[in-house]
Amino acid sequence: MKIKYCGVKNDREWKLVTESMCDYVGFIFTSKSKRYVSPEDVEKWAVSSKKRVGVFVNEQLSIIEKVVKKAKLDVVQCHGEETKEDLFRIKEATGKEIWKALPHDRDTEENMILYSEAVDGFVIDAKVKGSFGGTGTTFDWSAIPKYTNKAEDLQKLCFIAGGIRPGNIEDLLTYSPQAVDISSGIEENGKKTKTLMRELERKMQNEI
Ligand SMILES: O=C(O)c1ccccc1NCC(=O)[C@H](O)[C@H](O)COP(=O)(O)O
Repeated sequence: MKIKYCGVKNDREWKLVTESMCDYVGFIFTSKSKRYVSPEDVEKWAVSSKKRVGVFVNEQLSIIEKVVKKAKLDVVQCHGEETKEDLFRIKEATGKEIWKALPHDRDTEENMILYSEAVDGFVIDAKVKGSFGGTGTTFDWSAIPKYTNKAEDLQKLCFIAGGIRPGNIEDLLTYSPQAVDISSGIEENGKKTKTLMRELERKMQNEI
């Protein structure tokens, strides 16, 4: 199972994730987020074995292009209302892997099909009015198998996101997600902690 830790904001958190079991590290490039980080900071953290994911919300293509280069990103995660055509343009301009975040809703599977030509993966997140992501809210996990099956049919990666934390990871694992994306659940008072990462990883290792 792949792990993404998202919303790294400073040197201390960067060090923690590099010492963790995660495969991907996410950086939030929308200034509306409390987890916003500048591309200049991310550029400083370039050396590691972790894949680097930039999270954008309805961002201009020219800005995405600049940030991808500066922050040395491997993946562009679009977490807003981007269209399939927007994603094609981002792919063509950056040459990077593209992931589309989709809220868990009645039409999520249809949207997976719609976006599938343009993307390499999906992040299925909880739908929270007035927020795009990083809310710490879970959705009805009984829907996970249908998302995983659909992603497998489409030969895409499928991350499950939204409110995953040490207290519920064992329950989540019973739904056999391919990959998990975690932000608030490894934070205490808005700061990533080593204790929560280790607790989560210990529980995941017992199950893997
Ligand atoms: O994390 C944010 O602040 C954020 C803000 C705006 C758009 C996306 C954002 N996060 C994207 C992620 O990939 C999070 O890891 C995902 O939403 C899960 O977050 P959480 O429920 O806090 O674990």
